[in-house]
Amino acid sequence: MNIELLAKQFWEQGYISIDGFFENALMDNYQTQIIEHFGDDPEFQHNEEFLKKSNTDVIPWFPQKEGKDQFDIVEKDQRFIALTEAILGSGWCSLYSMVMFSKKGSQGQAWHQDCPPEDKQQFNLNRLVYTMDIDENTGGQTLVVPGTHKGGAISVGDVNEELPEQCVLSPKKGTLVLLHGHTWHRVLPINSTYRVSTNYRCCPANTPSNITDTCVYRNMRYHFPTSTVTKDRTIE
Ligand SMILES: O=C(O)CCC(=O)C(=O)O
Ligand SMILES: [Fe+2]
Repeated sequence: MNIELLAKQFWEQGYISIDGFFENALMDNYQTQIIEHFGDDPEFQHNEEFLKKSNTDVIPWFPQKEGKDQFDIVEKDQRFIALTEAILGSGWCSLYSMVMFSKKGSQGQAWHQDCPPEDKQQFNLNRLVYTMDIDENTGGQTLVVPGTHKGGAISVGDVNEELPEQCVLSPKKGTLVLLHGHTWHRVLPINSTYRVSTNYRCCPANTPSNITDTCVYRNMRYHFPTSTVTKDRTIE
């Protein structure tokens, strides 16, 4: 693994995807714990307005907050730490690990940026670990628009528009995707029984720990802690 080259690619494209980063046994262990936690029919947690406007239905779970120690293994992986450091520099810090679960028939996630992009120094880094294969049969592929981490706020428009520059990521069990929080991204609708991804979010030095409180969609800015639309972008 050429860490410097990967970091360079990350800063050019706003993301990188590395297949086979984690071994199958660890991924199977994570997947088993995740499915045990969610069961077959987890309740949905966002309010109506968010659902209707953002076209996003994902149920989050924070396993490390519940003392699930196995989830520390990824966080302590030396290659994982070295790659993070090469991208963010010294003084970076972990935010939280969040499992995202979506059921069959879920719309996935609309185009968004995880945090406001006005200040280029302030962003979250998504470190996405995939514990199952995601492809055109399962649905739920992750779409990204390369280079958009450099360009400010996502354009106003159709929340699920097919964008000519979009790239489709089909991560496999064990794939690591590093994705800049300002890079435009979206998740396609889910056809399989469920879709799971686990995000070890972190941020560079001097970034507030509430950096991901506000998410930027093509139609609004949404503040998660208060479940409110802080800006309606359809009238911008
Ligand atoms: O689950 C994914 O592939 C991406 C989810 C996402 O939007 C994020 O982690 O910020
Ligand atoms: Fe996101």
